[in-house]
Amino acid sequence: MASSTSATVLLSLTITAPYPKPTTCRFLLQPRNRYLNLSSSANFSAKALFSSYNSNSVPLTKELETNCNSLTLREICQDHVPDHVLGRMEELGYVMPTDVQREALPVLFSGNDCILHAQTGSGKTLTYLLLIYSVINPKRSAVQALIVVPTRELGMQVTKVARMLAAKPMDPEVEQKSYTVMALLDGGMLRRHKSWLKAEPPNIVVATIGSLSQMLEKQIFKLDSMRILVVDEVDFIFNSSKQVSSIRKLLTSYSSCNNRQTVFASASIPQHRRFLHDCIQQKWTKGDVVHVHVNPVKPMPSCLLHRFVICGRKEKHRLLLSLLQSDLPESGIIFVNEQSEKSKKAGKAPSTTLIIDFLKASYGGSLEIILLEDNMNFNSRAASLSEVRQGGGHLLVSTDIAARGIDLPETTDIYNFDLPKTAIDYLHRAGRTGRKPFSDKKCTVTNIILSEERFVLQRYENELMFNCEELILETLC
Ligand SMILES: Nc1ncnc2c1ncn2[C@@H]1O[C@H](COP(=O)(O)OP(=O)(O)OP(=O)(O)O)[C@@H](O)[C@H]1O
Repeated sequence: MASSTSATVLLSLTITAPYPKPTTCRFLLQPRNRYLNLSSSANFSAKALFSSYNSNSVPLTKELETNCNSLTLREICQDHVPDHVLGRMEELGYVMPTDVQREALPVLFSGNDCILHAQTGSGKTLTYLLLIYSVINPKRSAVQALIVVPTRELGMQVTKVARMLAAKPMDPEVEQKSYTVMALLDGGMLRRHKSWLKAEPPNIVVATIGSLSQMLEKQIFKLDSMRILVVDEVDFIFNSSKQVSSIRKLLTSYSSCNNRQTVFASASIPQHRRFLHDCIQQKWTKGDVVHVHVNPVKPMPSCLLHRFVICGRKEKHRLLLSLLQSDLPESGIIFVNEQSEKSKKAGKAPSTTLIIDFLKASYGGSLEIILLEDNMNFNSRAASLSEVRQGGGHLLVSTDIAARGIDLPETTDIYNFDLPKTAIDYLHRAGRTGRKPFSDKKCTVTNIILSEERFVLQRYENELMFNCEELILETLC
């Protein structure tokens, strides 16, 4: 199997844990130019191999360096993240790192501020949560990490992942004080949160900026014990007229804290150089902030297939039905633009309601038809999402409220019933599918457009560097 030189190297491998699937690795040794093939169902420590080569002063080839990218998440996080969190992480199925995790975690563990700029569904949430668990101390009753999110829905999701990672070990032998995570979100019970913050502050707070600002103004929440601030979907928050002044205020206050680390995350950071410059200029980050930009030439996941169908305004509902009947999606999201003020004033029903009514009357398939839109109350919105998460297949009819950050990994198809208003909106809507980092499964984004919208879609294609194929109407009707 290996030459004598290679065999020496083989002895330095460490078998650590069961590997998720059998793997074959091929290493090139230079200058002797011999190959070593490892077919193994065990997880070897690529780090050990790496250091063994280094100590032997054997020059590393590009190929070897590439193969050393096969470090597991545990290996990357070892010595930083507590062992029981790593155990939970693996139980939850996070074994190998995604690209953004591999690139960003070493930067984050070294204490740098960071802009996490990577495709939708690439695992940015786990990246910043692992940083948080590497820094905070559960024995200290003080808010040490704050994650700011744009919507209540995303806040609930992030809180859930944070709590799952921090769950107490099952093994009673392992003594571990558990981490506490508070969701301080719009529509929540602020009075209860106030008492909680005063009595025994949680270690981590996940907040929407509105609720957070109230607590900051009343000085119930203080930033002085904080070590890490994460702003998720940062471009959205900066672009929102309701949120921008509060986030700027927060960042300015936080800039005077000692020992701070700041992380901004999003799949889209328009004019990122300008943003980076502003961050340093305004002291929102330290001067050596790192921009981790994964896959900049491909801003959308490559497993997505983009299509469009041209039809008349009155044919859209029937066309949507034909598409659903021919595609047979496992689960889908139908995105609709928000109702215009003009249409509201004219007393017209919103498009979401019209689609729901139409589908309930004519769609005979097995998928659950569910509505999610901004003007529903918080309880109904939560009920819709929990219904979708129960599994069994969904057709979620939604406005852009579901376009940012929401993780429904079973979604196979996106239908843009209305074309999104900007390329960035397109990217985030499309990114609600193709959310299984290690899957090759193709997912589809279908745009139902009027002929005069073709050039707008073409503009999105140029901006986001993707190709949209035309589906011919006759084949569907
Ligand atoms: N290392 C990993 N191994 C397997 N699955 C992972 C890993 N990291 C993350 N995931 C899964 O990938 C999916 C997407 O992760 P996440 O929601 O963090 O994406 P994101 O980068 O924040 O996307 P968006 O920009 O759309 O918010 C989730 O279902 C998550 O559980």
